[in-house]
Amino acid sequence: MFSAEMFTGFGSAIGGLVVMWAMFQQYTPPQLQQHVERYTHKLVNLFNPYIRIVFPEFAGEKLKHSEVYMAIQNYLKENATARAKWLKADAVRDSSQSLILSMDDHEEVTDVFEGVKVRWSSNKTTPKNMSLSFYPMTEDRRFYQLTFHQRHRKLITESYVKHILTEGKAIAIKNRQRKLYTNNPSQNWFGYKQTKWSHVVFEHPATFETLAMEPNKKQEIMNDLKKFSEGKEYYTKVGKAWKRGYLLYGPPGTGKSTMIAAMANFLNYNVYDLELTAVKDNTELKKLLIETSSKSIIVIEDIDCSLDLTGQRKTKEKGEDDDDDDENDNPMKKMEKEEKKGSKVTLSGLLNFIDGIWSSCGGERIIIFTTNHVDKLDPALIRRGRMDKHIEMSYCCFEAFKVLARNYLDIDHHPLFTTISGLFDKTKITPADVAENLIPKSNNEDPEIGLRNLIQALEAAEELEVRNKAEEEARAKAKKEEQEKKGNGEMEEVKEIGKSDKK
Ligand SMILES: Nc1ncnc2c1ncn2[C@@H]1O[C@H](COP(=O)(O)OP(=O)(O)OP(=O)(O)O)[C@@H](O)[C@H]1O
Repeated sequence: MFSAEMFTGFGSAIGGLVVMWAMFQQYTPPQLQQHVERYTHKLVNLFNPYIRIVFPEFAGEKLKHSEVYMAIQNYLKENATARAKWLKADAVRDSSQSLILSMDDHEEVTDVFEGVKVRWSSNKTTPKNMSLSFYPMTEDRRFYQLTFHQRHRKLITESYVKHILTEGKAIAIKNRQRKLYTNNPSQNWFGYKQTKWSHVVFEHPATFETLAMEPNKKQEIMNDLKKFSEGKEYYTKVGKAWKRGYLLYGPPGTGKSTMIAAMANFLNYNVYDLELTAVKDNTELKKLLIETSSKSIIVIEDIDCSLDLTGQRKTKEKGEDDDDDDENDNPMKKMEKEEKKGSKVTLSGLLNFIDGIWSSCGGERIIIFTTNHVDKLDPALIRRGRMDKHIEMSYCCFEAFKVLARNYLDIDHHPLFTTISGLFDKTKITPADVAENLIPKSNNEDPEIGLRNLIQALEAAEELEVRNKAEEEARAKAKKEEQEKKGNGEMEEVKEIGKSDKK
């Protein structure tokens, strides 16, 4: 059907056109080139029933990453990548090493919305004069192009594009790789020391489901967090910065750190673990906090040990003397104090930051303080409004134990539960200790072994408590007797003095 002459003729026609195009570009003035291109475009469009919309990667005067482009990218990754043939492997999403695949350049996919078919293509252009390009990070200018028939103009421009943006943003939140930031001191080239955030992927497995706590209390905290995270309009209406402070207090091993991880997983927030002793002064504190992103939890653990925040309101004689005594006995305390001296963060600096620095940052943030000694904290630091919710993390109760039994032993009921419930009423044990006893020592271990270990531990704790109480009572009784004896002696002395006065 097609003869060799035909192919030859076609080839030379194409070749001729290419040569003409090259000559046109080289010898025609740029203004004329633009005119010709514009009219050719118009001519083609006259017969083309398809509409194209271009979404560039960078937008605005500052050439920032376009949010719209990012949303489209997320949407296409999730919805259309399966149909694309040329894929690009971007990065790993988490430590499970799964690749994120997206459409490669010049690849095209179709999508269907309310029965209407549209075409997406991923394209790039390279600026002609690279030396004059101010484009950040990348040399190429990428863009997505959406093509659809003109009879669907209204549906696509009004509903479909909106749908893509909403979906794309939701996907970004869902797939957000959360991070755990810590502030570390570093030295720059000029020997100037400063603290900077560095991060690792946050992968703590704790959730509210696995957190051992009284169910009502747990539910109350979850409701509070949900209300906060959905409260943008409320905070705007009342004119408050969108932040909430939580104070977690209780003995070691009651789950304060576990609770923070569960909160972060529940809200899908990043965590900033702020080590106050590594912060040089209030200015550096302010800088670090401004650098935190929205949707984050800022944690200061063991706030009572972090800085001498409480000491500032102590009376000088008492506060200083006490510390000095401690120091002589305890070298660790001495080191701690030396460390604190290196930081000039003050109570007022910290209060300022809790109160309002974020107003200018926008976005929601939660701040959490933890302490084992709530009574040691300055009331100004933890008053409501700053620390909005005080949560006591206390010893394990029977309801909390049931959660741990489910976590570690995969059981909801057992005949030994009754004995354990009775022992919880009589003694105190932390969830950490309960967990330690329940953890199976080998695969397929009979759950009863863990339960019996726990019963032993509870009985030992009860015995210790009874012994301690008896010793305490004996000490109090001895002290009282001594005081009474002393009091009687003084009375005798007064009588003797009275007698000699009369003589
Ligand atoms: N309420 C809890 N629910 C589930 N596990 C818990 C709970 N409390 C403690 N644990 C277990 O005990 C370990 C220690 O708990 P965690 O570090 O959260 O306690 P903490 O109160 O922060 O202690 P510290 O005051 O010493 O920092 C955790 O790894 C967890 O396995």
